Amino acid sequence: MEQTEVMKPETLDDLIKVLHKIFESDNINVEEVQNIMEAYDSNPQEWMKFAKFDQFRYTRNLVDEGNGKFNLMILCWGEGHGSSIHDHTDSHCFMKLLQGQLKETLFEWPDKKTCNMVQKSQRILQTNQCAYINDSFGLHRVENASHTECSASLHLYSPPFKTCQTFDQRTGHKNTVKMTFWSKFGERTPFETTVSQENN
Ligand SMILES: N[C@@H](CS(=O)O)C(=O)O
Ligand SMILES: [Fe+2]
Repeated sequence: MEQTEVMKPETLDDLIKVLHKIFESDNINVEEVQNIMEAYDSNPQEWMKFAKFDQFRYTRNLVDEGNGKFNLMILCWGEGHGSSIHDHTDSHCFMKLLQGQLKETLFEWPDKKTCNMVQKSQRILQTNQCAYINDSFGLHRVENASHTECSASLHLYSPPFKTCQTFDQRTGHKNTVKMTFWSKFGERTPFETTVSQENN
């Protein structure tokens, strides 16, 4: 697919509009999406309303549902917060730094026989940079290694997904986990009250 022009989104709303347009098509040009997300200059005033931090772990805050084609969310990383090693459920994953830095460590899929987890590479993502990963690249762990500054990142997943697999670095054993939103469209997600059938 040809990319006709590289345009610079002036605001987060502008970026969302452009993303909607791009994802109307069924063929996604990864480089085009990456370039456009990178071209947006992060302005905290535009995304602050979505950025909700938790004391203990990173939060996932839904910003836009992309007409069912993608999920756009802001992840908020407190000092020292990190993800487990995980996959991306056969989706495209774009990750743009809005604030601070994040350390991304790539791993091979665990060896089928030995279950060993092999680290492939590591890099520090800087503010405004946009990284890309899918399952063919392997697995990753993302961490805010800073003990003094928090980080925020804008993630686009296409198609959207609700579960992923996490991996134990020592044993290579995997678990399927549900992925939840701390907030949606700027509103704190209500706690799930699981009412058992038997009790009612
Ligand atoms: N893929 C992770 C965040 S990251 O560590 O890339 C998530 O959506 O929660
Ligand atoms: Fe990830």
